[in-house]
Amino acid sequence: MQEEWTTGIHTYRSEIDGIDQQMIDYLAKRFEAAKHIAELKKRCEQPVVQADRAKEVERRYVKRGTEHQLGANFMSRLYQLIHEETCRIEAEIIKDEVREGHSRTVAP
Ligand SMILES: C=C(O[C@@H]1C=C(C(=O)O)C=C[C@H]1O)C(=O)O
Repeated sequence: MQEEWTTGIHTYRSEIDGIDQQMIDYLAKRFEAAKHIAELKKRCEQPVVQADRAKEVERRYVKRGTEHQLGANFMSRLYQLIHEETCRIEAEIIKDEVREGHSRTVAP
């Protein structure tokens, strides 16, 4: 029994660790894409938060989650958390705050 536990837990935890790494890498990629969108919004004077688009993406999260038996409430909250952080990152870029070694160009 002890051997079954040791082998089993190691196998599944390794699987979880690998999946977590991939999720974080993908999340970082998503934020990178949003940074490009922020630059575009800045140049084109568009607002950070685009409610219609956010609603559409949230619906997609819930739909995709449902296909994998994941709770709708969980999927909504997951997207809302990601959306909030995405908007925070975008807002920083649009405000042109200190980033990547560049100093602020607009007085606070
Ligand atoms: C990334 C964007 O900016 C915001 C963030 C979104 C997201 O993280 O899914 C969706 C809409 C916007 O509120 C966008 O406009 O596409």
